[in-house]
Amino acid sequence: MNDLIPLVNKLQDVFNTIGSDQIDLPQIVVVGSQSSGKSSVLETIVQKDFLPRGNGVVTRRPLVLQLVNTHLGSMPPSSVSSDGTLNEAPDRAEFLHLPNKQFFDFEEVRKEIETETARVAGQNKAISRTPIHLKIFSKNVLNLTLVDLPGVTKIPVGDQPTDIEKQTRNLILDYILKPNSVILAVSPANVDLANSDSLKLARQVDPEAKRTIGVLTKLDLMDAGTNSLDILSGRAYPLKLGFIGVVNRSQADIQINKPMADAFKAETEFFQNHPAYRAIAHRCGTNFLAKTLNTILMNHIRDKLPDIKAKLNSLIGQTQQELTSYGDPTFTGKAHRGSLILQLLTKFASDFVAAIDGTSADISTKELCGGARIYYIFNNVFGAALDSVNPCENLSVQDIRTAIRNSTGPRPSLFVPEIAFDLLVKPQIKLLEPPSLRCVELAYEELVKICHNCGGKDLSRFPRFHAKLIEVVSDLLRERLGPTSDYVESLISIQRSYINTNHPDFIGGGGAMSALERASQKKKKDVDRTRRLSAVNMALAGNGSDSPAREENPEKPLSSAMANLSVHQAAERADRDRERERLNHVSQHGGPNNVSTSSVNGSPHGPFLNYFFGGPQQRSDRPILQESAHRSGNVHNVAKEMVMPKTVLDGEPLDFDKKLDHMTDSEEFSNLNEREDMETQLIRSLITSYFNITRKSIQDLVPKAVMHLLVNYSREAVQNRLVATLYKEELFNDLLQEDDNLCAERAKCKAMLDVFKNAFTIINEAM
Ligand SMILES: Nc1nc2c(ncn2[C@@H]2O[C@H](COP(=O)(O)OP(=O)(O)OP(=O)(O)O)[C@@H](O)[C@H]2O)c(=O)[nH]1
Repeated sequence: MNDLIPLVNKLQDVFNTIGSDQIDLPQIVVVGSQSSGKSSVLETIVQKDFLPRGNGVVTRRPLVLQLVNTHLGSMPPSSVSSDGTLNEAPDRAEFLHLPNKQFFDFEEVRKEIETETARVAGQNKAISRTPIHLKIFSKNVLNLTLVDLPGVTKIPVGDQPTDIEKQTRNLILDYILKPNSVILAVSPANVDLANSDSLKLARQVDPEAKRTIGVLTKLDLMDAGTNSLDILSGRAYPLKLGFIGVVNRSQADIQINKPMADAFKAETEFFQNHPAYRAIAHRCGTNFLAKTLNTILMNHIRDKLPDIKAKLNSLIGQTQQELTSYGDPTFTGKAHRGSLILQLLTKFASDFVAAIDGTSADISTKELCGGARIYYIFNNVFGAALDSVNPCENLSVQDIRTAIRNSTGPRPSLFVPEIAFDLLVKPQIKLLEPPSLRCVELAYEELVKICHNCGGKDLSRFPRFHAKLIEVVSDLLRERLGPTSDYVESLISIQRSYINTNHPDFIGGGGAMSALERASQKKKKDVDRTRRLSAVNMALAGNGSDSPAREENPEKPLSSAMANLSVHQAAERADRDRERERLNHVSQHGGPNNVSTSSVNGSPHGPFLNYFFGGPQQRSDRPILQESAHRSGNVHNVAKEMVMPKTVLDGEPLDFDKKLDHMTDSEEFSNLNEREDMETQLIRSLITSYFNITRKSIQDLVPKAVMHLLVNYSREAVQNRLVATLYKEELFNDLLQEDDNLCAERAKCKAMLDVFKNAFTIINEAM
């Protein structure tokens, strides 16, 4: 059973080689306030002067101290000579940071601790968390593993930061929080136990006091007539592992270099002769403390070993898995290079295809990825961008009027000319081009993104190969970007090259007219209602100029006159609308010279469209228009308005120079006459209708083109392109260069796995 402590020491050594603290090994951690006597306790246990001494803060780095008993029986067979005599080895010390050096002079050990402390924590009083590992081999020690920690300080001195107390406490807590640590709480007997920092800290992490052992130092310094019997017998402060009293060398003893053996003797005599402690002398002193600690540590290790074994087992599994994820280095042998390249390349290509198709094994449930993002671009991004285009964007009334006027050339405008519609709608269709080209770009960018995520962890081993694969696929995609964009551009040009007014979904002249008619009918109804209302109002108010109501409200005649005026205008407009309706009816259902347009061009919109745009039947319409117009004065005016400028109709004298100056005068345009207003509205609704048809087909065609020319093309070509570009013997070496960091990680992982396996074997053999 005494082998358990060397076993833990062995494990500690094994773990130290890789700096791993994944296994919480059983150890005794010495905790106490500054100058409470921690170092003195350790020195008495070791029976050597080897720790730095001085005023104030001395222990500034954790010291992990492994004590190895070299007494016969615990020594390896090599210590016994062939004639059976013991080759008694002298006591010695070894530091982990000086693996090839053995110390036989313990004064040297003290100096080395001081040098090593200063090297890491600086010359002044700062502390460091990095431990110093020291191993002491002696026939006078029991196997023990102890950690000496900096004492709890209250007031910063020297270079110490203002939060030194917090830093020290945190460092101590890091060690004693581990459930496998036994806490050796050192408190000086000449200070009230209620103020003991070590017991306060221990209670914080071990509230049931199961793994805390109390040590009372400086019992010899207590005031005369007082003693700590209550504490030592467990009555004052109950700890499961109890309290042990010790008497170390005083400062004066140290100064006169009092030998350890003498100090040991003096301590024994102190307890045996002390009236209060005489009865418990056998349970006091450093010797008893060392034995107790040895037993406690062994029991503790025995209890914790099964857990440690289980933990090691799972660590071996995890590390093995991690090592596999770095790839098997043996597979990179020369004979396998080709097949490895092919395997990785195929994996990359199939990842690319799977990401597009949405068949990847590791599909995300958190965000859209791969092909789904392309669908989102088509459906949501591109769809929304097209929908946001206003069919009459940048198309002012002036533009429409100018187009109509320009398209009639020097002739007076007879009908709304088709050429003006053509002229106006083409630039509007061009508005669909930027979102369509952006859609191609977005799909391209998405494919580039997809290819960056292909290949998985296997390829992370070979960063050059990975970069090359991405480069080849990116080149392929870039090659396809040009033709796809060109095609999409030509789709827009195709739409602009021929304005198909015979499209079955096109509203046409007839549809546009009907819409205007309906609007006009509604307006007329509103006007009639207003007229009736005002007549009723007038009747109610009376007509006499001396009406009292009129006197009461002087504004009324004006508003009434305005109402009458607008009613009159509305009535006139309504009359004209009715006459136009009648003319339409005549032209559609036969008049003396009617020729059915549907029979001429087969379009249901024919008659109306041709009525405005001029068409095969425009000549046959004209006599009807003129004949009908003669029947009514109003209609006569309307008909005249449709073929002549209003100023001529009104008979105003024309100032040619002025007119020429104001050829594009906005005021003139903004004061549209009724016919111009109607023409403008008509053109607008025709543009909107035609634009919507084109938009629909572009919305349908662009994604198809992108899929065919970019996505599906690259999806199908990727594997061949990769093989053709990269499967070349002369490239293998370069492509299979492993990442340096990864090599280092793998080596570290491998070392860790070896350590865990080694530790597992050590425990297996001991149990
Ligand atoms: N008389 C007497 N003096 C003691 C006893 N224990 C420690 N001392 C003295 O108390 C002083 C501090 O002891 P250390 O062992 O250095 O205390 P420490 O807790 O290790 O101090 P730091 O490492 O600086 O935190 C030294 O001068 C010791 O000689 C004791 O039991 N009796």
